[in-house]
Amino acid sequence: MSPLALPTRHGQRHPRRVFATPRDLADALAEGIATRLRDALVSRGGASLVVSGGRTPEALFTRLAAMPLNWSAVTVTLADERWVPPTDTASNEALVRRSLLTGPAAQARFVGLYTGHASPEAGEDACNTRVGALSRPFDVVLLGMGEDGHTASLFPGSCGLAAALSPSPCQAVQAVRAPGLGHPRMTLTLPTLLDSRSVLLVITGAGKLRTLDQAEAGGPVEVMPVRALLRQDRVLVDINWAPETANEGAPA
Ligand SMILES: O=C1O[C@H](COP(=O)(O)O)[C@@H](O)[C@H](O)[C@H]1O
Repeated sequence: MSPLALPTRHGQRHPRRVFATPRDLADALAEGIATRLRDALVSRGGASLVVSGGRTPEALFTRLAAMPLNWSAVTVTLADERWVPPTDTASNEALVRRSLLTGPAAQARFVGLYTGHASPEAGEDACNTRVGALSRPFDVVLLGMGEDGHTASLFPGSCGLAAALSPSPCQAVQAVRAPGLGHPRMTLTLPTLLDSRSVLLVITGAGKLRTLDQAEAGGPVEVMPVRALLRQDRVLVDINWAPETANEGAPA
């Protein structure tokens, strides 16, 4: 693990940790998240965890689910969701129910983003009410990133992106659509994601590392929305990377 760092707009550093394998990353992050949730339970009697979907966090979820803590006082919600019911294999809720909310962790309170309305636009008000009712700041927000520089469902060139990135949105969530995106989405807005005591960005593979380096090097936020996460000064983002295969190695 090597401590590298990225500068934010005001020169703060986002710490970057590099792990030898995805397994090492999953183990360390599960321990780290469990510690943060336990600290919150001791300090405030309850804890909150916002998680992303996609392929990357599944191993981490499985390890986290096995962590001993008072899950019945933990609220879990999603950073984003494809507008499909939880019975659909594309559903982030389905992933979380299958891999995180199992065993002792099944006692956690889960608040999903999918409301059953015909479209995310139609469900936006109900979802806003749901997410707006959650206690904030969150304790942990866990984010992933795509090779196109999206994070949560803040996609390059998407309809709804400007509103979702606005520093003073009136909404906790935003419906999102983009050509070629497949399912329309619901995403927590950037200020909602940043309203957290800790934010973790988890990525694997050489391609995503290149994207992260490109994002950090500068350029428009609309082209790589993850830049908005890296450039803000509200909360440090713990960046965690591991190679996907042994021959990708760690960056020099
Ligand atoms: O579409 C999504 O993509 C990102 C990254 O997913 P991954 O499969 O490349 O790990 C994810 O963080 C987000 O929650 C998801 O909806």
